[in-house]
Amino acid sequence: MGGLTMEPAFVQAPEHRPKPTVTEATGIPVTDVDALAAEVGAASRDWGFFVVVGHGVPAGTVARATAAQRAFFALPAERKAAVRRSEAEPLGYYESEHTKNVRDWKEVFDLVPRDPPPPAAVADGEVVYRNKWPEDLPGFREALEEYTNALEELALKLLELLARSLKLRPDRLHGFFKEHTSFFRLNHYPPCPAPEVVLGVGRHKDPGALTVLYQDDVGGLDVRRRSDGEWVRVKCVPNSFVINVGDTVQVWSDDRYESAEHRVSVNSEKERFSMPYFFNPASGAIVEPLEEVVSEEKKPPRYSAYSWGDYFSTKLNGNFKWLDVDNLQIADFRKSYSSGDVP
Ligand SMILES: O=C(O)CCC(=O)C(=O)O
Ligand SMILES: [Fe+2]
Repeated sequence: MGGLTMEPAFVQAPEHRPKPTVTEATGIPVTDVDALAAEVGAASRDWGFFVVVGHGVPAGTVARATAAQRAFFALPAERKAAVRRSEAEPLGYYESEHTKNVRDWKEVFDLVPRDPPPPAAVADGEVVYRNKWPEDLPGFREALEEYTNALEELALKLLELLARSLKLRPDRLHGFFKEHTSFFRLNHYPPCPAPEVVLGVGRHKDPGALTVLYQDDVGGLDVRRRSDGEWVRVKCVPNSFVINVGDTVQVWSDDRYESAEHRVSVNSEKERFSMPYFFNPASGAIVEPLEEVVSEEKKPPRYSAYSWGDYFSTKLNGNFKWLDVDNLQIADFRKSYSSGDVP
């Protein structure tokens, strides 16, 4: 049989010979990678939010970034003002952001993970996205660059799970992120004397694909629960990241996943720090419901296609106040014939 002929050389010693019946091992676990993706899918559908642990971002990388964040916000006001953002150069420090025309109780520092190449010439009134680094703050830039590199890797892993959860090829969404327009923000919410009438960030949705947020143990991020519209607090889990899917994922998934409304409450005793990494597509990406998702639904797509770059720059309104403007929303691309069957 198969070229083999039975001969004495094959014969095992009696103690090594198999018993005629063998017990089946019941303890060996069966792991299904798709089960993890399914969990991500269910969370994205029911909440638009989930919390990840075991994410692979080294604790030292996070610790260096949070130390850099605290050191920066502890600087005297005039040193922070030295890297303040302007209309022409909207990255850097800012303490007067508004969400829906009400001022947020916070100060921020914005940067892009990779400096885009400097334009050969800047036309009058053209906005320049160049990072501003504070002087004499040793290790600040290095710590944040190390952190954003790690976060890019994590965001790509999460993107893969999201694709799997929609029954797509794991790398199906990666092409949208070559030269991505992600940006990174440091938030500082000082103690507030009137937390019952003030918010750290007013209610909003994030426009991009995924937000990967690191928060300290103070708490304050509130999500609008889909089932009853109630505002509920996201629990602080040590060494975790809070993930929320943005409007882009809502459109790709043709409303299977929800970009949930959220806000930040402040408190009178403790300052709070958080660091959102906004993972956004490339500016040339065309955003529309994915054809695989749509064909499975056997219904026309709920949104028409739009360009991420145009959409984002309109939202930024030349002023980086993207949380502020309601001038353009994904709802504007929602097709009217389907408006009756969506919440
Ligand atoms: O600080 C937080 O917990 C969330 C901040 C946020 O939602 C944002 O900056 O878009
Ligand atoms: Fe947000």
